[in-house]
Amino acid sequence: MSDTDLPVIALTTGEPAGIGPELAVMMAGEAPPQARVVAVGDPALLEERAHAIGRSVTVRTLSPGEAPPPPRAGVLPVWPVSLRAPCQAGTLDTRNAAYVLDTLAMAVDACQAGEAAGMVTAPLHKGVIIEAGHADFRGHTEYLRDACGVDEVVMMLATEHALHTASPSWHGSTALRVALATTHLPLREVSDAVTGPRLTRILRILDAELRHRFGILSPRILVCGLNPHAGEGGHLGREELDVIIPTLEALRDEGLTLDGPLPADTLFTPHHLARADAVLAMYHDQGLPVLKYAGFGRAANITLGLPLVRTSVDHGTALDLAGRGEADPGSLSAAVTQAIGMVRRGELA
Ligand SMILES: NC(=O)C1=CN([C@@H]2O[C@H](COP(=O)(O)OP(=O)(O)OC[C@H]3O[C@@H](n4cnc5c(N)ncnc54)[C@H](O)[C@@H]3O)[C@@H](O)[C@H]2O)C=CC1
Ligand SMILES: NCC(=O)COP(=O)(O)O
Repeated sequence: MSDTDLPVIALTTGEPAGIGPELAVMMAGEAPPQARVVAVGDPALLEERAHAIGRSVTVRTLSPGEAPPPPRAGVLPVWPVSLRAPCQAGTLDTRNAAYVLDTLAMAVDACQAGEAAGMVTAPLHKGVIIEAGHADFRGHTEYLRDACGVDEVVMMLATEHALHTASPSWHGSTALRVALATTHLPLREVSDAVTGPRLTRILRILDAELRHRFGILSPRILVCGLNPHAGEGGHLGREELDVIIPTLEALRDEGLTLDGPLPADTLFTPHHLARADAVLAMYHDQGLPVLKYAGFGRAANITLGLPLVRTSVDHGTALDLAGRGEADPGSLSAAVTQAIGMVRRGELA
């Protein structure tokens, strides 16, 4: 493949006061990935952040949607979006929430127009977007679901090299993939959200995308219970008996390979994980702490079920580190690598 045939990946640079802009700069300074990565953000902000962290990177402003040149270390092509207000690293400003949303809209448009093969998102700050007046904003995942007009998407975080697989006696896959049945919900709303129809939609998407985007011929998915000890036979909660078990049985009849519901405390042990292609956790903080313990800084957040490829970092805006050049760009690199793999496997399928 010649350099001009490499897929275009639109990298939204996220909350301008966070570490997203400098991560884009850091990535541009390294050996380029097998893609033409184009940042979406304010060129002057990127130049200023490169200067602040002492990186010599040439920011090359393109026209929106213009094909980026072949990748070159030290050059960062940018599809420009203007900040709405001056930005200081580490200090949020509600006036720039619209800027962040503009970068997302531009990347979605580019994917839909065929100008980009996929998008990678640097972290945004959910709170400042909500405070700016977008009361229903929950995150990229839900934003992209609505922007793409689909009913359901699945948040899955994945690391290709999980901590527990480092032992010489490990014989399973080195990857750990954790998908979520519910995403950004207050804990008290989770039980009501774990319904049969939702689990059915989520598991069908997860199974189909593991096949299509990850090349796994017959995915085995481990499903967590919601309650301690997966409900202890109904004595510690009835969601397993009333909702999860009947749903899994119906999906097995469709041909999905599902184990569970398993108690979440022991599901995440090497014995179980060795035979899993993915785990479905019932809620955010049931699954993600395990994934982040096993691979923080090397994991990517992937949205499944979209008509476009979208990956992201495994961390947030890290306002405490912004503008200092101390943030670890490992997860951004993992997110770009995952996006390239998903684009390629999608083309082959
Ligand atoms: N993909 C996205 O857009 C995500 C956005 N967020 C948002 O980020 C904001 C802040 O969230 P927090 O819970 O504080 O999590 P955070 O990930 O921003 O920070 C947690 C801790 O991890 C450290 N950290 C984060 N990224 C790092 C990196 N690349 N290198 C080294 N250290 C790093 C931070 O310094 C901090 O100590 C929230 O608004 C949250 O919703 C959180 C996760 C993902
Ligand atoms: N904990 C993951 C997270 O908050 C990322 O959310 P999203 O912005 O990718 O939807």
